[in-house]
Amino acid sequence: MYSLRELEVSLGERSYPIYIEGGLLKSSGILLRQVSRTDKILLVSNPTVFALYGRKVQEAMEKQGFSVSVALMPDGEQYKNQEEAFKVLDQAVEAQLERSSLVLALGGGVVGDLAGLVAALYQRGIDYVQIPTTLLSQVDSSVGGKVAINHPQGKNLIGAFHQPRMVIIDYLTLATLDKREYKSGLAEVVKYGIIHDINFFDYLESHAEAIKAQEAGSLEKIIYESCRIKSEVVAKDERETGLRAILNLGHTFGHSLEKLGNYSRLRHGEAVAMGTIAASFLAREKNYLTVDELERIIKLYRCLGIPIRWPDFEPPAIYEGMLNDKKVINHKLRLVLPRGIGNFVLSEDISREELLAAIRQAQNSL
Ligand SMILES: NC(=O)c1ccc[n+]([C@@H]2O[C@H](COP(=O)([O-])OP(=O)(O)OC[C@H]3O[C@@H](n4cnc5c(N)ncnc54)[C@H](O)[C@@H]3O)[C@@H](O)[C@H]2O)c1
Ligand SMILES: O=C(O)C(=O)C[C@@H](O)[C@H](O)[C@H](O)COP(=O)(O)O
Ligand SMILES: [Zn+2]
Repeated sequence: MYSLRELEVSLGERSYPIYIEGGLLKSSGILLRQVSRTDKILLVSNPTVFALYGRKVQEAMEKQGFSVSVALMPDGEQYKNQEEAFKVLDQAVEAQLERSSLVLALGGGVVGDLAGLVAALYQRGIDYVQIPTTLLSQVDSSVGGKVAINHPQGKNLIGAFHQPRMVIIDYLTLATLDKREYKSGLAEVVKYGIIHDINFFDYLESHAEAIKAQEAGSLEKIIYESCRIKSEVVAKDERETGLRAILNLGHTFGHSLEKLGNYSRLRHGEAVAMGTIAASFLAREKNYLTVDELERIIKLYRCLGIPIRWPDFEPPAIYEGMLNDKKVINHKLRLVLPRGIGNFVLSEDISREELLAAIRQAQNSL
């Protein structure tokens, strides 16, 4: 009934496939056999996801002769931290993982980011495979090899670039996902349209109802196109020396909002959507966007039901948080802004006053 779609992240000897298909979990053991050098796997997940899909994945692995140990981290962004990462590392030691063993991340972006970092650290780096189960992780976090944990001072401050060996996407898992989480994932989907692909933006506008209803055809389309765009960008600039910064649209504001909300008030995608609104106001101020384009962007978030109303955190506190951004050079912020729809500009000349004004505009005008 569903057909298998395949993409490649082309990075020379570190290239890897992305497989997308409804119902793919049951074939995950067979797929993993393509990349595994030994039989030992550490499956990292959380209790919520493991209760839903853990047994199915474990059985698929064991059928192929893998021996599976399980490490569960608590559910929530606030646990993407040093303490939990080291607990999982302890479990890797206890399971006597070898250099040739494999970490399997089953869950959303929180599990994927932390498990990927564990794989990057254990014995100086072992292989891992991503099985993302949220929309956000299927369209973004499972691809590209950014792995990290948060620090009390800022998002993803402790991390590495460590590419997975394979990404296995079964979008039927989204049937059990909370609507709020689904919409959070849509925010990263909209990002690709704004910064890179006007045709994709048009598609999102004209299929908003089908997307909101999670119709299989539109799910497959938005996941495939998002992974395609992200793969192309990562293949050109793996370590974010230039182009890859476009994937950070809205994140400089968004990460600060997530931190001020103690990593629990806002979902990542919600913060990114709010950040993109501020970036769009700024782009309008600088004449990179017309009024019509700005309105189209705001309307698309609304049509998809993505919340964009900002929390009333103090603008100076938001600004302070933005200074932890990884794009900062010599204490100066650099920001990705939309340039029309489907294009971008990396702006280096934005003053503190301009940023505070954009934050106030986003807080007061929606
Ligand atoms: N590495 C990257 O390139 C990258 C890109 C984007 C985001 N991220 C990171 O990803 C994280 C956000 O990921 P997320 O939005 O997936 O959040 P998440 O991992 O917290 O998952 C959201 C919630 O959904 C639950 N869940 C997961 N799959 C489910 C399913 N199929 N059915 C029911 N419930 C399910 C989880 O247990 C959790 O409660 C953030 O930490 C963000 O920084 C990383
Ligand atoms: O893959 C990337 O590059 C991204 O920036 C994707 C973002 O959606 C993601 O949230 C990423 O984790 C942010 O990275 P950071 O370097 O700003 O921590
Ligand atoms: Zn993001």
